[in-house]
Amino acid sequence: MPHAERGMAVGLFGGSFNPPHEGHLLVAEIALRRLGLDQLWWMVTPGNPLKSRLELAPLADRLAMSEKLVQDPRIKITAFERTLETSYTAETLAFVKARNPHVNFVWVMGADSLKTFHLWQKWREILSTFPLAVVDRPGSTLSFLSSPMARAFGHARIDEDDAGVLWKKQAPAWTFIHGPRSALSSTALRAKADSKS
Ligand SMILES: Nc1ncnc2c1ncn2[C@@H]1O[C@H](COP(=O)(O)OP(=O)(O)OP(=O)(O)O)[C@@H](O)[C@H]1O
Ligand SMILES: O=C(O)c1ccc[n+]([C@@H]2O[C@H](COP(=O)([O-])O)[C@@H](O)[C@H]2O)c1
Repeated sequence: MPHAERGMAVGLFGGSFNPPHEGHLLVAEIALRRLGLDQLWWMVTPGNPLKSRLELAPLADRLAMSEKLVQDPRIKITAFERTLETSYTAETLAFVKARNPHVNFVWVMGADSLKTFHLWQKWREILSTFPLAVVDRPGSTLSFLSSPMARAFGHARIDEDDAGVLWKKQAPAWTFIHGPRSALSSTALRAKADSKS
């Protein structure tokens, strides 16, 4: 697990990164800037519990590709969930918080994940423990209004103009960040690679 100093604001950005792409990088940079973060942990998951692992590249490959793509020293690439032997974010977050009680964490994800967030294990607990930042993605712009999570926790959404203080907020608190968008996806990149081979 990366090291963070007491009092820092740290974004946690989990993903399959199968493969990583510029869209991920855009989310990471938007989160660092708009949320006023000191660091962002790019957490390569052993496997999303809601996705098939049939097409999933080995963790070591996804880690190596992420390291090649990311140049910003504030972004820390890690796969520590492998040693926790869990793919469930709620378990990861409980562990991270117990190890870093004086660090301010924010969970960061793209808007497509907001649509299915209510299917995650202990999603209400996650939201009641950690502030959450959602970054817009083509095809999912209205998820901040229509998703089951947004409906259930609409009262906890803060204006994106206040995104810079989200890390200080008592959970539940979340925001939806608009800005430059990328239409890139790992699925499209895998399909392109398959068509060439
Ligand atoms: N172009 C993008 N714009 C905004 N968020 C994105 C974008 N691509 C990925 N994300 C977000 O990054 C995180 C990791 O995504 P993931 O690694 O699953 O990439 P993906 O492109 O969505 O992959 P796949 O197509 O295999 O589902 C998720 O929170 C996802 O919402
Ligand atoms: O904990 C869950 O139930 C859960 C369900 C779906 C996704 N996640 C996490 O969400 C992050 C994004 O996953 P992905 O595949 O969309 O890149 C990654 O860290 C996953 O482990 C977590």
